[in-house]
Amino acid sequence: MILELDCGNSFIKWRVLDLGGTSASAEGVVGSDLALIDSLVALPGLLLTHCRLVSVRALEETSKLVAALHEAFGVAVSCAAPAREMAGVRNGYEDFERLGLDRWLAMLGGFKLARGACLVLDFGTAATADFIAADGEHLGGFICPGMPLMRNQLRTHTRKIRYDDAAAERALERLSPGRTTVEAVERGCTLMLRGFVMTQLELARSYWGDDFTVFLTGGDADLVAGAVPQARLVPDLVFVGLAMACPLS
Ligand SMILES: Nc1ncnc2c1ncn2[C@@H]1O[C@H](COP(=O)(O)OP(=O)(O)O)[C@@H](O)[C@H]1O
Ligand SMILES: CC(C)(COP(=O)(O)O)[C@@H](O)C(=O)NCCC(=O)O
Ligand SMILES: [K+]
Repeated sequence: MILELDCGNSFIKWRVLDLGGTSASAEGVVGSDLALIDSLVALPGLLLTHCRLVSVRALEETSKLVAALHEAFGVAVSCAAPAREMAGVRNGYEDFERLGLDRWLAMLGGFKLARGACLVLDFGTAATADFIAADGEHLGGFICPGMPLMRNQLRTHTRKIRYDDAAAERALERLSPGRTTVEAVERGCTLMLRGFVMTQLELARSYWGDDFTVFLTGGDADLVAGAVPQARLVPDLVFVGLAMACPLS
């Protein structure tokens, strides 16, 4: 069985694949290394033969997780590394090693699935956009605060914006102007994300007309999906790229 991990700034997304690498037998989202190990230990009949991982965390933090996985399951961990070029995609950063690895893998996955120009939008802690032309050239991208950062900035830098998660979830059932603080903030930030999406679409159209594929991924992709019916919602896009960057040896 293969363990796949996507270590973002807020959460670790994990899944276990059978050796063929086709179907996920288990998956989850956890907030810490410890919670990850606990979730895995609780799986009946888990026999890991391989593990691959992508991380945007500090090297030291990632090394700690790799060591913990080795200790708990005796498995060697293959970590995605930056590359100037892979699978027909050319990294467009001046310093290719500085491009976030989650962005890079989502780009590889998107270009593989689209077989043409694509716009990859990822909604996690940060919201990111990346433009890949039909010839595989990465034109670059944009990084903005995502939903968790926007809402937390409002909560921490104002005196009177306070509400709980349950209220936040209820507030997003509609996007009409808010009549409570929680509605006003949650809907306002959602509309900011949608505005971000619209701007990226406009730019992509200016480059490629209608001849491109839009991918939505990341934990908050659902918040914008309704505004881009033509987009492909691919929650596991980073994992598609991870399998390309870390093939089983
Ligand atoms: N099962 C889940 N657990 C935690 N967060 C989730 C879950 N499903 C969706 N989310 C949303 O995903 C967002 C985090 O997205 P994610 O792509 O995991 O970020 P990152 O990669 O930066 O850690 C949170 O704002 C949260 O609203
Ligand atoms: C832009 C990001 C913070 C997004 O991280 P995420 O929201 O997925 O946790 C991450 O890809 C990153 O740290 N990138 C390095 C900076 C860059 O891509 O330019
Ligand atoms: K991410």
